[in-house]
This record gives sequence, structure tokens and C-alpha cells, in this order.
Amino acid sequence: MELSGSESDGRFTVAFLGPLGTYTHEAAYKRFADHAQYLERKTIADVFSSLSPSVPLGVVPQENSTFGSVIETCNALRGSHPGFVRGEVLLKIDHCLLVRKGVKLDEIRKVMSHEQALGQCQEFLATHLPLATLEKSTSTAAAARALLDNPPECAAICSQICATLFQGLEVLHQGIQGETMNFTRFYVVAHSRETVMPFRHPLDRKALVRISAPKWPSKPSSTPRSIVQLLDSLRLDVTFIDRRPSVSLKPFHDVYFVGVCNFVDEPGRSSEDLWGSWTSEVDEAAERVRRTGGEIDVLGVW
Ligand SMILES: O=C(O)C(=O)Cc1ccccc1
Repeated sequence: MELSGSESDGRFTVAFLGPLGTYTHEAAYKRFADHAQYLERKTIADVFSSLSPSVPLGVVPQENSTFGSVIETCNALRGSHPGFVRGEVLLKIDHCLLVRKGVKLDEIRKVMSHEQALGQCQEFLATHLPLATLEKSTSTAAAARALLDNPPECAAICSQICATLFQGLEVLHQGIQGETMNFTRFYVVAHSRETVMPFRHPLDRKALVRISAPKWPSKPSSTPRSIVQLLDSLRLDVTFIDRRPSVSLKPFHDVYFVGVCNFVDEPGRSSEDLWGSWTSEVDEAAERVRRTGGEIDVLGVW
């Protein structure tokens, strides 16, 4: 499916966790620059649910190097219509503490931000604001914007750019994350597997699969397979494994998100050729897992 822009200038639409000024916005712009028009959504779930032929792409945070997986994204990927991951963007994250102009550190009673940012800055908060109430917001920029409607003794953790986007705010502290090397990986999700991906990196040969190991054998005669056996039958290089409870009727029936890759360099082959062979390799690996007795869905190839 070709990307169709709803704008007269032909730019395609990319939904992102908004408002303007979030890290997700920065990641989306890093990937698509002025080739896209951007559609802000209030939550990560809204980004997934807005994907359609007229909103063919979305960008969501997936994992942070300090605080781990983004739960809302995992939850969306557990569902029955998770879109199809077609790329990733890596961003270094430097958090700031923002306040209304003139507010001092010892006046702050409440700190608002996305739970990822609150988690990445927990040492700073415990040391400098141990008595402040921590309030989760839908995004870092939503927290910055909320400063304007809250009493002055509030702060937000967000990107420095929010101090210029929202008038009347200033940066009180910079670089407040616990780890200097603080990175977040974002996924580019497409409406469907057929969506054409603009500017695909020719060397990306990654995929995301969702595996569940049935607790009970599908046939009375067969033996239940462990996740280790299922991973073994994939026969691909595994880059990460993330476990979440599934939302099936069976309690404690887990799903595993498995990142796989193939970094083999094959000079001389066109990127279309490499792409075709990589997608078939992933589909064949998925078929092997099914034959071994596992349930598997290919959630993305890029
Ligand atoms: O809230 C944001 O700005 C996001 O994009 C989510 C997030 C929060 C903290 C670090 C990376 C991404």
C-alpha cells in the first residue's frame, strides 16, 4: 500500500505521542523531518488506534536504557490490532526540571511527568525533592503544559525545548536523569504490513515477534513446549526478550516479545532483494515455532 498524504502537498501523516515538545515528537521528526505532517495524540494507545489508511504511520516510545520497557507500548502490542513495526529511532534523552518563571526548588510541592521520566530521574527526585508528590502525566510535554494551569509550586520533567514552546516557563535544572547515557528507542508503527516505508535504512534487518507458549498441549498426545524450546526453534539471533502477562482468558499465560536480527552483510545485493529475503526468513522462522507447538505473531519487520 503506497503512502497517501491527506495534505494537498502529498506529505504522509505520522501520529505521535503529543503534544508538541515530547521526545516522541523529536524522534518522529528525526526520522521523517519535513516529509511528513504530524498528528499529535494524547496517549500511546491513541497513536495505535489512530493508524488507518489516512494515518499510515505512528511513532511510540518502546524502551529506555535506564528505566526499561514502556508498559503502554507493550500493552498495545499485546492487543489484537497492534499495527506493524516498520522501523526504530534511537534518541539520547536529557531531562530538565521546568517550573513557572521565578519558582525556586524549595517551593516545589509536586512534580509531574510521564512515568518513564519520573523513573529515569528518581535519584534526583529522592535527593533534591524528597517530599514532593509525584504525579504521572500522559507525556512530558503534557506535564510542562499543565504547569500553566496548576499552582506555581509545581514542576515538570521534560525536554528543554518545552521551555521555549510554552511561554512563562523556565529551566531550573538540566541533565537530571540518573544515567548520563540515557537513550530511548522508539518504534515506527505502520497501519498494516503492506504500508510502504519511506526512507528505510538498507542495513536494518530486524524483526519483532510475539510468542506465547501454551500452558497446555493443543492435542492431548503432544507435549507442551517451553519458551526456551520455542526460542530455539526460531533459529534467529535474539536481541531482547520482554515478558508480559497476556490478556487471554487463561491467568498467568505469558506473552514474550522477542527482538530478532540478522546483521549478515551481503554486498552486491540490492536493498529490495535483501528486504525480501529477510521478511521470508522471519516468516519461515515463525512457521517453525508454530510447528513446534507455539503461538507466534510477527509484529514487525524492518
Ligand atoms: O513523554 C514523552 O515525552 C515521551 O515521548 C515518552 C518518553 C518519556 C521519557 C523518555 C522518553 C520518552
